[in-house]
This record gives sequence, structure tokens and C-alpha cells, in this order.
Amino acid sequence: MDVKICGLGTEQTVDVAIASGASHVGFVFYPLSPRHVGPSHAGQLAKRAKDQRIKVVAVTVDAGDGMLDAIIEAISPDMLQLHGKEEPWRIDEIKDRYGLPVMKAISLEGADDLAMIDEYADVADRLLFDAKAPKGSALPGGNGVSFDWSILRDVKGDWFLSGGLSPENVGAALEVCNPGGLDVSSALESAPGVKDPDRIRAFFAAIREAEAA
Ligand SMILES: O=C(O)c1ccccc1N[C@@H]1O[C@H](COP(=O)(O)O)[C@@H](O)[C@H]1O
Repeated sequence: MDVKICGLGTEQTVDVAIASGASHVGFVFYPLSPRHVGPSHAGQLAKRAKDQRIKVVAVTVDAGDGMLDAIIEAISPDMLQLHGKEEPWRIDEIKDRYGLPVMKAISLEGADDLAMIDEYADVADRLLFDAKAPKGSALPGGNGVSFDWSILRDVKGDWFLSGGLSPENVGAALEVCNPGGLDVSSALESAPGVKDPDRIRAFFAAIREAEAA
């Protein structure tokens, strides 16, 4: 299973994520986020991951071409994660312009929201299901909020699950749905934006335990 550790900001935590088993590392380019990294620092972190053959994901929110140009120049990502309100036509445009795989985040609360899948399944290379942001949150993702995973029980495909995953609940999530990948951020932090190496290790230990059960 793919596992993406998102919102990394130091060489140490990039190394811990990779040593623990991450397939993907994510860098957040959204100034309102406590996990925001500037292109030059992200470039150094991304190089570290690429040297270890780990996929680098740039997380953006309704970014314009100028911002995407700068991110791609700085970190040469393997994938773009679009975590805003990007519509299908914009995803087509981004794919045409950059030739990179795109993962589109879809916010879910209840089964009615699954209709969004049809809208994006053909245009995005991968879908990522996240919880809807709480009212008033400045962030469209990275809120540490979960949703009812059972609505995904019959959803086919190689999608990523995210939204409030943690060492404590990832086993339960894997019992009720069948993602191709897991994406986690805020529950692995000791403070907003500060990843905790022990929490990263604990997340992978919990996945291994669930897979062995
Ligand atoms: O992590 C952020 O700060 C962030 C900001 C803007 C868009 C997306 C962001 N993170 C993504 O949110 C989900 C869920 O994170 P969490 O585990 O609930 O904290 C994940 O896909 C991150 O890539």
C-alpha cells in the first residue's frame, strides 16, 4: 500500500518517514498552512527524498500557473496534489501544461458527496478522499478531521484515504474500506507544523499491525 507523509519540513523527518516505509512525501505550498514550505527549502527536502527513490508530491490549493511554475522549477515533483476547488477543466489545463500526474482531493462528509467521483475520475490520475474542512477553518485540508469511512466501502480504484488518520485509528479505517494509499499529516505532529518522529514511526507500526491481523 502507498503511504504518503504530508507536510514535512525538516531533513530529519523526511528521513524518518522514508526509513519507516513512506512511498510518497508531500510538501505543502499554501501560505496559510503551518506546514507551508518555501520553494528553495522544499527543493532541498525533495532532493533528499528523490535520492532515496521516494515520490515527491507538491500540495497546492487553487494555484495559478505562476505559482505552479515556481514549485515545479524548485522541486521537480513526481505528482501534483490539487487540494482546492480546481474544476475538471483546470485539471486538464494543468496536465497539458506540465505533463505531470495529478491527484485531486475530494472532500467528503456523507454518501451524497460521492457523486463528485464521476466528475473527476476520468480527468485526475488519482483521487484522494479527505474530510470536509470544519466551518471557519483557514485550511481546506490538514485539519485532522475524519469522516465516515464506510461510505467508501464499495468505491473501486486506487484512491488515497486521508483526513484525521492517526496511529490510533488507521487500523479501524483499514477494516472498513480498502484504499490503495494512505495520506496523513496533522496527527503525526507535536505542534502545528512540527512532525514528531515517534508518531511517524507509530503510524507505520499501526499499518503493519493492521495488515498482519
Ligand atoms: O496539511 C496542510 O496544511 C494542508 C493545507 C492545505 C491543503 C491540504 C493540506 N494537507 C492535506 O490534508 C489532508 C489531510 O490531512 P490531516 O491528516 O487530516 O491533517 C492530507 O491529504 C494532506 O495532504
